[in-house]
Amino acid sequence: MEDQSELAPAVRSILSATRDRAAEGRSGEVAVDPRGLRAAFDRAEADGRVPVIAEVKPTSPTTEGTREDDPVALAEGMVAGGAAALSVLTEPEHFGGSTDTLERVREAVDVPVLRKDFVVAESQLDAVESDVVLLIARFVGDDLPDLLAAARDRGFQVLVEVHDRDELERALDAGATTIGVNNRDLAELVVDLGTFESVAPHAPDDVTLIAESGIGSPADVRRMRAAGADALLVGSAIMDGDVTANTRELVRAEADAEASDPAETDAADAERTETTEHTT
Ligand SMILES: O=P(O)(O)OC[C@@H](O)[C@@H](O)c1c[nH]c2ccccc12
Repeated sequence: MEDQSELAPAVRSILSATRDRAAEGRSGEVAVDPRGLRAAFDRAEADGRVPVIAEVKPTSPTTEGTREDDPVALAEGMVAGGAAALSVLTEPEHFGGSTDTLERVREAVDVPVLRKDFVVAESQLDAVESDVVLLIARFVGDDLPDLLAAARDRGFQVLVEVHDRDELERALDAGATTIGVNNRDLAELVVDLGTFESVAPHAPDDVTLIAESGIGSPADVRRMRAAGADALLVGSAIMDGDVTANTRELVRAEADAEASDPAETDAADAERTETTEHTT
């Protein structure tokens, strides 16, 4: 584990709460029969949809207020909007999530569901079944290979989250095949889409690469796809307002751009990229 004093206070608090939860696992190991994530992405592509993992995130340290709607209704709305997969926060104290919510969502939909939490100990893997589980390279440190193996033994697919090139190398050394690059810096909690652009070129082609965080518009979707994203993980921009319409807009970002004049879209995207760089 890295020096935690570098992390934002909210993140440090999440991690200590996580350790208190570490012993809570149910008795016995879960055995998951997972819905394939890669297959779900392929189905979306075949259908002309950008593969989007839509995230049910009632609140977060960087969001104001809490969304009180039924998470199952939100999840169904995201799938109706074309989400290839879902992500469900199970961290209770800072994100308003729960393992019970994840169970209910997974029962209600037929797309793969990612469990979004701060897993740092093997026992936490047994808290609930999901199709994919997240391991954050920065937080699990040297335990990454062991936790990856423990998760796979239980049947989980594993998304390993990285934030820089060094963590990417560690994820690859550990044998990760699905890697997410988080555009949000966990030390400052600021978002920079340039993070994915700088890390992605160093990942081998056979890795499934996911751009995470800070994707808010169809132009952002195209920007991440141009940089090599196989799929995108989007929370806040979908949770803010009509989740079905928001999901649909992002999922259709490429199809809609093709339908209009591609040269015009490129020029507009380039201009927008310049302006967002000043504001984020
Ligand atoms: O709301 P955003 O900016 O679209 O981000 C979604 C997701 O990437 C973000 O919630 C996230 C990425 N990695 C995490 C780890 C834990 C909790 C949350 C996250």
